[in-house]
Amino acid sequence: MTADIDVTADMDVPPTAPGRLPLIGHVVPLIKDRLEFVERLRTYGPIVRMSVGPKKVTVVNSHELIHEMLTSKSGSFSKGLLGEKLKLFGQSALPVAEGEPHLRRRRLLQPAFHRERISGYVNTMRETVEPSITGWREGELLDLKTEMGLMAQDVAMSVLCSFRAEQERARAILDAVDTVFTAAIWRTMVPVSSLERLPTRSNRRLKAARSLLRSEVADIIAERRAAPDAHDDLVTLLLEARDETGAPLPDNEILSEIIGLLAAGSETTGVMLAWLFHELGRDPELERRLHEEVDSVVGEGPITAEHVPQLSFTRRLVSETLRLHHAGWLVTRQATKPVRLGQVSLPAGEQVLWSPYALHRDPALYPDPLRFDPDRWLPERPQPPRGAFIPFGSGKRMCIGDAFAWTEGIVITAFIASRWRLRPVPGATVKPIGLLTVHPSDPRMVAETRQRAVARTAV
Ligand code: HEM
Repeated sequence: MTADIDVTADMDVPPTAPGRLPLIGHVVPLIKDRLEFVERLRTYGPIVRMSVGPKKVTVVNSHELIHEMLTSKSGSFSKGLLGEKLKLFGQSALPVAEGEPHLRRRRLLQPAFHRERISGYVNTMRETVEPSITGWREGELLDLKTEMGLMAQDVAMSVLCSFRAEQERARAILDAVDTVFTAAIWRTMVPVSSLERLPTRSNRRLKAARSLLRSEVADIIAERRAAPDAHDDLVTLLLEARDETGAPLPDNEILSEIIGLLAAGSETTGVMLAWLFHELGRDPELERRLHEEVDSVVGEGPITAEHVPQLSFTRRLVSETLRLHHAGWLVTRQATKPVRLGQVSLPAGEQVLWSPYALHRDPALYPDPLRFDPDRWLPERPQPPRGAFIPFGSGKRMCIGDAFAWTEGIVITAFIASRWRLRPVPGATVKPIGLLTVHPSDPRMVAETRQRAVARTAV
């Protein structure tokens, strides 16, 4: 019997989570305190059901069942509600494509994300972020969510598209991506399609954001068509691609693909860096160890690809940030045929979700889960079971940019640490806020040069 037809009539249905209200189901906690809610759902068992209005949604909490859904049983699932709503970025882009078109697109883009290729990107990554990092002023109040989001977006644009937007344009693109993403998340949480068609202020903003993104990226494509041999990057792969009939990709597909990659790679990486520096700002000992490593490995010179594998503490900081502060509180799937997961059977059409944020904070998988402890990733310490740490997902829909994001995270962290300490704003309380990603409620930090910091500590 195959995994996909392993369904019998007497399988259990998932238990329903407490707190369901007539008509609206669990919409209130989902809107008001969604991060606490997804963590609470985890305590009700390996699989539970919740309702969003009349829609039933199955929440998979157990790491084994999440792994099974994403890998051996992935053929029974599509990307689900969030995938549908993310089509706002474009119908055919890799993150939302399904089936054979998804596989073809993944094969086409893969060469730009090969591990060997990534180490060749380190110099461009460093040169791209250098003006931002060296441009900070002593005592400057930085909004890390925006600063880091812009850096991540600039890196994706310059590495993958050989394109540098000037500051104002880059900000407009970042804001537009944010607007589209936010609309997609709201539409996933409150899936009432009639609301999506009303001429409300947010729907008008969404329309404007989508057309800004399309016209900005259309300009990049036009420039590249005008000078086709100038670069060898992801845009080249897209422009040179031919289908089985020898036809090139239509422009709107190339556009969607680039927008999809900017969207998938900027906010996630930016938020990760904002949390990492938030944790360093709270713990001078961790910060001291980072400085010690960066000073001894990189020294005075520029960071290069050879340094990256030697920055093992920096890598552990990135791992621990991806665990404790994962940007994703909601990832969706939909059963495309009847499928069994653990003790329950899901009918075709069932909406399913899992939460990397809740999974990575599970006390059954991580001792003292709310403690930020990069040393839990030391090889001599017991490691979490397989499938318990999946910041980039798993299986055929796993993040194509995982090695890119690891390298970028390490390079930017080390670069900033070689010059700056980012200090918390006195009196600020920082909490996780879950909307399109889980970001810090107050992302502001104060830039202080390392020399000044050393002088102050010595007094
Ligand atoms: C810390 C940074 C990042 C995190 C935490 C992250 C996380 C994820 C996760 C969890 C998925 C799987 C979603 C699912 O299973 O439905 C995903 C998919 C994806 N990510 Fe990332 N990502 C990051 C950075 C990037 C970067 C830098 C890029 C590209 C420049 C990127 C491009 C993509 C794409 C294209 C997909 C869709 C892959 C497919 O469906 O085949 N991501 N990411």
